[in-house]
Order: sequence, then C-alpha cells, then structure tokens
Amino acid sequence: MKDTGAGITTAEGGSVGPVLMELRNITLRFGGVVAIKDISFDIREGEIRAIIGPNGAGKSSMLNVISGFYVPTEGEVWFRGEKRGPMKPYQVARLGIARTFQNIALFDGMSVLDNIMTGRLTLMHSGLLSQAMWWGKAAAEEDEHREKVEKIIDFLEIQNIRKTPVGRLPYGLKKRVELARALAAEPKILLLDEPMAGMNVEEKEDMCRFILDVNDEFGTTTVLIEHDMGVVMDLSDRVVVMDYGRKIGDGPPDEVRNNQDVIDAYLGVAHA
Ligand SMILES: Nc1ncnc2c1ncn2[C@@H]1O[C@H](COP(=O)(O)OP(=O)(O)OP(=O)(O)O)[C@@H](O)[C@H]1O
Repeated sequence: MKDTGAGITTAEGGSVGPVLMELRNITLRFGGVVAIKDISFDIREGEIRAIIGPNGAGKSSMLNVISGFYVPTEGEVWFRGEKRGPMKPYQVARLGIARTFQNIALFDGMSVLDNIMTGRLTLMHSGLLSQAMWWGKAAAEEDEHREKVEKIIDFLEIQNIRKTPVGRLPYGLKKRVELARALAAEPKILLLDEPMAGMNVEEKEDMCRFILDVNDEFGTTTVLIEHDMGVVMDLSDRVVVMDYGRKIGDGPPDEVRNNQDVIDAYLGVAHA
C-alpha cells in the first residue's frame, strides 16, 4: 500500500482519500469485560472499510465508538482533524455519522417515503413554530428535502414502493429502505451493521451492488460489519480484523486473507 499523504493506493490498484477519522489506542470496558483492547486504525475519505471478526470480538462495540454512542474508556477519537470529546445525544446526531442496524429499526406503519424523510430530521432548520411564523421559507426547505429524498429513492430503485407502509415489505427491501434513510442524512460516514444479515443470495447481490454504487456515486465513506466473508472481500478497500477485543489484522482484502493470525482466528474456521 502506497501512502501519498493525501490518499493511498491500495494493493488492488484502487485509491482512497485522506484520513477522515482516526481511532487511537481505543480501550472499552464494561465493568470487568474488556470489549476493545488498545486498538488503533484510521478511516479514509471515500473508502469502504470493513470490520470483521468472530462472535464477541468487539465489532459492534467498535461501531458504537465510531458513531459516538460509546465513549471509550481509554484512547482518543479524531474526526476531521479534531479530537472528539464526550458528546450529548444531539451532538452525536449532528456529527454526520448515520447508521443502519443489525435488527431493522424503521417505523412499520409509516410509508417508505416518510421513513426516509426521518433521516433528514437533523438537517431540518424549520421546526413547527418557525413554519407557523414564516411559512414560505419552511415550505421551500421542505421542497429541498423532498428533492434530495426523491433522488435517493430513484437511485436505490424503490420508486414503486414509495407510498407503501414499511411493515408490508419483504426483508430485503426493508434493508434497502434503511440504507436510503441513512443516506438521506447525507452522512460523512455511513455505518452499516451487518447489512446482508438474513438475506437470500439475490438480496445479498442487490445490496452489494447498491453499497458499491452509493460509494461510487456519492463518494460516501462507509464502515461495515459483516459476517459473510465473500461479501467483505468483494466490497472493501481495507479490512480491520478483531478477535477477543484485539486487532489482529488490518489492510486490503488480499493481505488480510493471507494473514496467518486471521486464518487461525476466523477465516480458517469459517472456510475449513
Ligand atoms: N453493553 C454491554 N455491557 C456489557 N458487556 C458488553 C456490552 N456490549 C458488549 N459487551 C461484551 O463485549 C464483548 C464484545 O461484544 P460485541 O457485541 O462488541 O462483539 P461483536 O463482535 O459485535 O459480536 P457479534 O458478532 O456476536 O455481534 C462481548 O464479550 C460482549 O458480551
């Protein structure tokens, strides 16, 4: 891997941008349980960065540190060149980090369109009061939000279900709506927690294509946790491997695939 300062060229010949987030010596404890032990790595602009590892390795905990939901017990998180301190929930929401969840977290009774609109809530300036006082400006803002949302709906090919209540959709489409809602927030970093979990082969292929297309079209920096090794190796620019809370590998897919510690801890077991 060649570091040019502004960005790096990966072994596969791809290129990723400058550092967007740096995790320095992160340790996270829950009472006596050490979920993350002294882990450092960075996330670069425009890349797809995977975090893999066996069950209980600490992947979800790490995703929660990245999102700002957990404050590490030790270590520092640097985001866009600034050290991040402890934050209040509203500050976390405004950070520009959007995520999808392992278990879908959508409003079943609401339409696809309205669910996706909720992704823009932190970007909305006019509340109810200002709408009442200054209707014109609020209406213009609403139009702008709808336009952005419609673009995402087109892009993810869900125009035909935009009015359908989410509760009526099959699992794969719900996951796509979740992705749409996260994108609607125009995130600086998009966090995907097992985006293919529970999907059939066809749904997985669709989701892979959309994640790659989103990355291409919007240049969205994406961090994902995923159990399906084939998916991770196909999608990612770089992979962090965790085991028992420690980092045992970090690099492009080919490098990680040939790392003996990784083979022993995880891939070897999965592909025995
Ligand atoms: N809120 C919590 N309180 C106490 N212990 C926790 C908490 N969250 C995680 N842990 C513990 O931290 C360790 C790492 O858990 P984590 O969920 O981050 O792993 P994971 O790699 O995401 O696992 P999986 O693949 O099964 O989702 C585990 O031992 C887990 O039991």
